[in-house]
Amino acid sequence: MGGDPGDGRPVSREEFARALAALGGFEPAPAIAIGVSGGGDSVALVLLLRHWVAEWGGSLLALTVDHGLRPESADEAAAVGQAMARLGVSHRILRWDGAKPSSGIQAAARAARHRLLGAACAEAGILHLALAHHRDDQAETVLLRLARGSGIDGLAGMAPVRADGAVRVIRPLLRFSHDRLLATCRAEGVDWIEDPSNRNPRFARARLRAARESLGGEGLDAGRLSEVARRAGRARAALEQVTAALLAEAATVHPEGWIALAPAPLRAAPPEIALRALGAALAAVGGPAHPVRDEALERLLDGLAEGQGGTLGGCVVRMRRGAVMVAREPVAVTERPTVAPGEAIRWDGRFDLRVSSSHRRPVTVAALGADGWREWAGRQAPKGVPDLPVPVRETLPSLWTGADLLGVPMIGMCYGFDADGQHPVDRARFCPLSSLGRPAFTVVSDRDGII
Ligand SMILES: Nc1ncnc2c1ncn2[C@@H]1O[C@H](COP(=O)(O)OP(=O)(O)OP(=O)(O)O)[C@@H](O)[C@H]1O
Repeated sequence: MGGDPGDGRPVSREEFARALAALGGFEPAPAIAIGVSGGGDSVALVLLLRHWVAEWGGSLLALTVDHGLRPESADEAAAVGQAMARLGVSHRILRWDGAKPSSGIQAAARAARHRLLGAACAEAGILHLALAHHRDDQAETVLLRLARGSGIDGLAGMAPVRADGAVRVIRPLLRFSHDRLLATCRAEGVDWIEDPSNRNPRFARARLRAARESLGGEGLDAGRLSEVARRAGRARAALEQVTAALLAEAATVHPEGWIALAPAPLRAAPPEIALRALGAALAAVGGPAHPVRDEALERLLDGLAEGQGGTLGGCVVRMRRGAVMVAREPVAVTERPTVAPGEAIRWDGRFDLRVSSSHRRPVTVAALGADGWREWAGRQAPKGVPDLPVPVRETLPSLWTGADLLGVPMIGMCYGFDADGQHPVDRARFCPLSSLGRPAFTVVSDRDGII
């Protein structure tokens, strides 16, 4: 089933309808955006979705990202627009502006593309974004992951459905070969553009493609490789289900955002499940953006068994009050430890504060602006969350959590506002203190505005 028995034949409307139905999750007459590079795969996806929408209802918006990496890219994007117009499909060009990195350009372009496509969907109120990855892409993904020593999750390859914020990214073509997609275009007499970067051996995928093509033969058959992905995907779903059951039993989500895991069920679980539970808890508290390598999680679990904590991907994990506590790591990200009296920080509304133990770099009460401190301390109960604009209020619990995890008592937090007292969202200053009146933490922002 991972293979594509109809090699060489165009993909039929029925086959495509089945593939789409297998993804589930469509409302009646859905609006669907399509990432269209203008290559044969994405043009075939447009053709197939166009028929599907004609039969089942809905609307399409083709989106082309102009990465601006080659002089001819703007013309190519415009040509895609003309092709879409001929097909009667709405089209938008999204430009990747701004500085381009000198290395890792493929990865940066991909990240920018996903960001732009997601933003365009959100702007248009579209929930489904269809991409034209196909069976051979999946096979290459599996090979790439094999070469990197991935486990089950990596070998499951690209997910047919993935949530990206409010947008559902769908890949309905994963079971069809590139050849069949080109045949689909040919059958309808529609041209496509060949992307030169697909053949550029500088890039990992292109290198693998070349390797796969040159080796050929049994072992690297694309159908079998995508079958690996399908089997691994099934295994992963089972493991995730068992992990969810363990978390339901063992995890308590604290209102302040950290998670406590009961150690007994964690210890009793098979290591694979315990690792996944810990990884899920880290992700849930806003931890690593990328999947953590197993070895790092293993080290952390081993350390916990011996009563030691550790940090991973911006999070702290340690034994506390008989439970494994998982929380965002309180770390300093600035070299400026002090707050000048009356100094204010700039704040863009998405305030991301971190804290650090900073006894070595003391901040004096005087430097904090004693008035602000006294005013606040007089009004707030210790450990209360001050009545602040929402983004700030969301931030404060992580300060308390940080204090708690580091075992440093905090009794107060000093902050101030502009003279008009209107709680303007772009100016505020903070400073938590220890119970001895000495600063327990330096509060810093990892944005421009630094306390
Ligand atoms: N410039 C683009 N504009 C819009 N959509 C694009 C563009 N490039 C690619 N896509 C979409 O992404 C799909 C996959 O393309 P491609 O394989 O080149 O990218 P990728 O898988 O995201 O990156 P890589 O293959 O390097 O991991 C295309 O079939 C298409 O649906």
